[in-house]
Amino acid sequence: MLVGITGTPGTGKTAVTELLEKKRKYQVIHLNELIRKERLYSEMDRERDCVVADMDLVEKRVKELVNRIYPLTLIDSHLSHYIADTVIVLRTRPDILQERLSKRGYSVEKVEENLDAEALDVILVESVEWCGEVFEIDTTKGSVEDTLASVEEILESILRERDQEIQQRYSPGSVDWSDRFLD
Ligand SMILES: Nc1ncnc2c1ncn2[C@@H]1O[C@H](COP(=O)(O)OP(=O)(O)O)[C@@H](O)[C@H]1O
Repeated sequence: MLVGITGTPGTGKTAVTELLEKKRKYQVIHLNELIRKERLYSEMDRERDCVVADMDLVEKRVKELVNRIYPLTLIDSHLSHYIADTVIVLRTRPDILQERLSKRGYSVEKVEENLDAEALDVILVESVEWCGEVFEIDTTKGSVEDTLASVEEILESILRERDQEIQQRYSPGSVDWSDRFLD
C-alpha cells in the first residue's frame, strides 16, 4: 500500500520521513531525490529552479520500487498525492513557513509563491480532489518528533483498518490560514 506524505515545501515531509526511515518499519521513497537522480522529468525550469516531473514515468518507477516485505510504502514529496490514494498533508502557518523557507536560500519570489500556495490550501485541495483518503497534520508548533508521532498514529490506524477517532482527529479542513490575505 502506498501512502503519500505531501505538503508545501518546508512543512516537514523530509524531516519526518527521515526519522521514520531510521525505524525500518516502513519503506520510504524520497521522490524528489529519485526524480532528479533517475532523470524522471520532461524538462528543467531553470528560472524557478525546479524540474517538471514526468508523472507517468515516476508512477511506473515507484511501483517497481515498492518492497512488499514492508506493510506500507511512504512517498515523501509534494507530488505524492498524484500517485498515492491515501495521503497525509502536512501544513504550516505561513509566517513560520516563511522562516523555514528563508533559511533555504530560496528567492523572495519562490518563498512568496510557496506561502501563497500554503495559505490557499493548494495541496490540500488537490489531495482531496485526487485521493480517496486524506489526513491533515499541522506542523506549525511542536517538534519533528511530535509530527512523527502523529504520522505513526495515522499509519497504525490505516493498518488496523481505520480508526474513526484518528480519522476525525486528522480530518482535512481543520487548518485555516486565510488571515494571510487580511490587512
Ligand atoms: N513540527 C515540525 N514538524 C516537522 N518539521 C519541523 C517541525 N518544526 C520544525 N520543523 C523543521 O522544519 C523543516 C522542514 O523542512 P523539510 O523537512 O525539508 O520540509 P519539506 O520536506 O516539507 O520541504 C526542518 O528543518 C524541520 O526540522
